[in-house]
Amino acid sequence: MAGSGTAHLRDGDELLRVQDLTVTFPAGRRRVQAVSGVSFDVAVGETLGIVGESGCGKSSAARAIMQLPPPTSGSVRLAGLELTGLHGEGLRRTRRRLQMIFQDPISSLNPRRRVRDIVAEGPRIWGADASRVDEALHAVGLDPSTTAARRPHEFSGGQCQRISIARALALEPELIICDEPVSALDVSVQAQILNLLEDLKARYGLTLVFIAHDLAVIKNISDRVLVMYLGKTCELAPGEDLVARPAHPYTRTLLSSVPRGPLRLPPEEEPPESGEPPSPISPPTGCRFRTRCPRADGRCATEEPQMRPLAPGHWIACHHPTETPL
Ligand SMILES: Nc1ncnc2c1ncn2[C@@H]1O[C@H](COP(=O)(O)OP(=O)(O)OP(=O)(O)O)[C@@H](O)[C@H]1O
Repeated sequence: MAGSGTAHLRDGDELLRVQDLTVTFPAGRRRVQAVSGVSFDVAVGETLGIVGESGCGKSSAARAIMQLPPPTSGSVRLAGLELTGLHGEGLRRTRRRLQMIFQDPISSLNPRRRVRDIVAEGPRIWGADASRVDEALHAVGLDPSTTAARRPHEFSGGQCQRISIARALALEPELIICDEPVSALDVSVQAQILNLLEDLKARYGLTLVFIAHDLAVIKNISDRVLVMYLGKTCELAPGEDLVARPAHPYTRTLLSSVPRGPLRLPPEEEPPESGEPPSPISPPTGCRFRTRCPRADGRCATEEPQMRPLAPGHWIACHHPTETPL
């Protein structure tokens, strides 16, 4: 059902290329630097995880990729098509190819509409086959005969997230951006929704960008994981590699704070007590993590580290990476 627009692309070909993505918001006379020069790509059939603590710019980056609103600057290419600068019909046609699933499934569904109408809205706008609605509901594990005529408030949070996923699937998107899709759900339901997304990805050859603040959630579902801190990228690696050999001091801090994980930082790597992130209105010079980093020195204050390869497929933006496993 999904991915028909990428018929000319094969698994592993580049589907999404984000270059130098920058998003700022007005804050009085200054600007919040929510996303500052972020670059990455996503291959057809891949799941890219994006992780970082609250406020690091994950949602702003996701919305900028969707052009909701477009980024302040930078480039977003979908299967080679530049999305920034598209308007009117061109932008509308492209929107169908990119879908987003949000953190709060209940408030993202119109409470006055029936499930059938919610899922059918996209195909209806596009003049697509209405039988896709039933297929999409079946695909997410909902029986259309008992669910299609009901309204969102009659469902649990997990079921509402299934309806959101069906709504996205019905449009046969090439890429789905999942913005913290399980954070608002009970732990037992989280696993069900994660399993469902994995099943759908395999069945329909979906490409996913999966955003979370919890590495524990993201590491199993992602082929590669991108770590963000205060609007910048810190580290990018295959999920297993990132967990086994986290090299950026921030990634190591994130991993050691996973509640269910056995990972512990050695004392010399513990961040200083005043470990709150600085404001994105006036981020630190040089490396943005330096004010919380136990390895920071003078160079980190003056020279911004750029993403560079550390090992095959493993990239890092740090002057002093730690190459020992946790
Ligand atoms: N519309 C806006 N106007 C002003 N500032 C904003 C706006 N949207 C986001 N921000 C700010 O931009 C920064 C990045 O926010 P964003 O929501 O993208 O981060 P996030 O990593 O997705 O966080 P969370 O997990 O809490 O959603 C934050 O400092 C936030 O306060």
